[in-house]
Amino acid sequence: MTALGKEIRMKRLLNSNTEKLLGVAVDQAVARGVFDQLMPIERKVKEIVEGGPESITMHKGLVDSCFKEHADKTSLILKCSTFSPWQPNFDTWVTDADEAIQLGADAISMGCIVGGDDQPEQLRNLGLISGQAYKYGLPMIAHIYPRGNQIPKEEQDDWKNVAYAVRTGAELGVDIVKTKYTGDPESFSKVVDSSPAKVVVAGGNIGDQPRDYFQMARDVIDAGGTGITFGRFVWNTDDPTSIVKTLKYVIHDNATVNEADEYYQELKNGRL
Ligand SMILES: O=C(CO)COP(=O)(O)O
Repeated sequence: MTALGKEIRMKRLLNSNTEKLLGVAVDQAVARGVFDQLMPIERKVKEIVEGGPESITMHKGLVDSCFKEHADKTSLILKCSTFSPWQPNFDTWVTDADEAIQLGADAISMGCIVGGDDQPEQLRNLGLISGQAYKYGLPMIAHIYPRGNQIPKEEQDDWKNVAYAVRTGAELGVDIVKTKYTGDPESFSKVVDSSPAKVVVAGGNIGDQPRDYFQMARDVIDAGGTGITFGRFVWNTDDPTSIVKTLKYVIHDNATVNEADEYYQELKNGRL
């Protein structure tokens, strides 16, 4: 029956028409520090939800104050691990699937950095929690990146390293693997092809031009990816509602980057 539970929750997670995912993550204060734009977090989450994402990823302590009132509008991915500003390449457990079930989560996620000295421990954690997810019928998501200390910085974007990360997640029981974009749809389609799991991308920090992120979302869909789970690009702006609506237009309505740009300007200027 756990396969049935997972199937049902997966339907809540993905857009029912396109089966794509537009997720937003607000789990980063613990990992990266307290950005001005993450305060007050209740208001920020409300603005994000108004845009209509399929899911929102957060830590357990925010569920009561930030997710509960939106539970009928979007789905909850409970983040079960975190890195920190002082140890950016090691994700440690902070909760598990039991608590996710208690909190009404639709899915769980765990971070995992491959290519470093502590890869064995992080893979062990991912394998263990994906087993818990399977037991409870929870979709399992991994935020998995090839940025361990054994991989030179200039090789961390290589599609083969990204594909290694994604494939590793899939082989350890992850349903949706979130990783970094490789910079062009050709190489990213090889990443997608390397994994039996669904592949989505994080936004990262590629600048402050919305168009670049609309392009990334467009490319990921064109390359066969399942969508995005963006963090900073969405919440680190004054108007996350318009950003989310525009990303929806790209991911679910197949808008081109030019169409998305125009739509975003119209939304921001209050003309839509
Ligand atoms: O999922 C994410 C963080 O958990 C994505 O974050 P960024 O888009 O800021 O890279």
